Amino acid sequence: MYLTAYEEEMYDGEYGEAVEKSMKILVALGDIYGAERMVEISSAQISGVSYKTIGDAGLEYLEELSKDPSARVKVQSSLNPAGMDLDNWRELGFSREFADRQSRIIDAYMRMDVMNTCTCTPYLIGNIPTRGSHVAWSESSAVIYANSILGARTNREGGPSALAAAICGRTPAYGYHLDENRIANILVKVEDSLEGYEYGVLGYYVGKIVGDGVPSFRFRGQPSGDEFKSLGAALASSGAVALYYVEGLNPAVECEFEDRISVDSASLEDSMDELSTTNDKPDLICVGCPHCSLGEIRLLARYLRHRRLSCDFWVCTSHALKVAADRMGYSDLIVGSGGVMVSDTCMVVSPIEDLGFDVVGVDSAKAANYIPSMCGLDVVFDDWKNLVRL
Ligand SMILES: C/C(=C\C(=O)O)CCOP(=O)(O)O
Ligand code: SF4
Repeated sequence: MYLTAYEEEMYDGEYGEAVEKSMKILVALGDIYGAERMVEISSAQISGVSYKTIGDAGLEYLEELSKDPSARVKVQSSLNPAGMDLDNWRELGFSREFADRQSRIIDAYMRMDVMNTCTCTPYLIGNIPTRGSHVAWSESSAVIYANSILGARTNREGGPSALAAAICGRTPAYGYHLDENRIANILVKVEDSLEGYEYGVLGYYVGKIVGDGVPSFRFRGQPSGDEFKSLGAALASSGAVALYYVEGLNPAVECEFEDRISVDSASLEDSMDELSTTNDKPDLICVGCPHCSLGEIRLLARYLRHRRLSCDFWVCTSHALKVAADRMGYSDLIVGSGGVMVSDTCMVVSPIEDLGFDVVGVDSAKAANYIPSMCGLDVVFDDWKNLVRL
């Protein structure tokens, strides 16, 4: 693979051990995937933050790496959700032992100058790549949003490769960085108008059919940004989709359709049923997978203002948007109805299985798909308005 003189120097250790180690990871990846060169990246989004998912091995790797003064990111880099709310972990019932280890992970990333914004929707709080720019993002819902809605270019990075890319400011040019892998190859005609959580069901259904293909959607009407967030998260979790198009939204899409499918509300019914594992009443309802936008929090607050919730209720979002929701009075309305604003974490990467819950109600197809395996709990999947009425 071709390296510029500067990249060679990084590879040869002239800028320190962590840079050398990172460049070697990137070159090895490039060799595996047949990259011919590196591209400069403008930002990174790094997963592998929760102590629940990376454990002691991950913690030790990050602490060791961060001790090296050359382990400093060269581009704006932000963290995926951690395993707990960094401020309110005690109130939510997390153990001190978990909190101590989680804090050490965050400290290690901060030593490397990675922003502890801890969200899977960094594009809602200022990490917004421009169309055509190359980035190294890793949380799959953020990756698909960056590729599809923002028009940036990223592969589905793992946490360590996104961090290596951030430290070198480079990523190998293969996969979704190249035009030839960004061609739409399956047309998906959506025959009925959908709303809200139904876009997650659509993503779950289509993801299973297209695998790692590049679908192009023809909708009746234009989904909202929040609906694209749900659609993409589900597409990336039931399949391995990292890029989709929407007719009328993306400029001049190149298409070579090998297949065409039609989807209507009836075709989604089985998927809708599959996403629940029980009919029992949830003892915890969680919204915000991917993390809630301020607009979603506003709708929740308006709906809940004169209601009293009958079970625990988490609104998962970034710390930045929680602060905005506090200022708008939305948090007070949610808390007043019996809910909690939960920042920095989510229902999948936090150890909710250790907090005494058995059945989780979610409006996210991605969360419904992951909670049984990642938390070992039962799930009820429905629209959040139906869940809070249960
Ligand atoms: C559900 C997760 C990732 C994805 O779909 O990409 C969890 C990510 O967990 P990390 O703790 O950030 O690896
Ligand atoms: S909220 Fe959902 S999309 Fe975000 S990190 Fe958790 S599982 Fe991934």
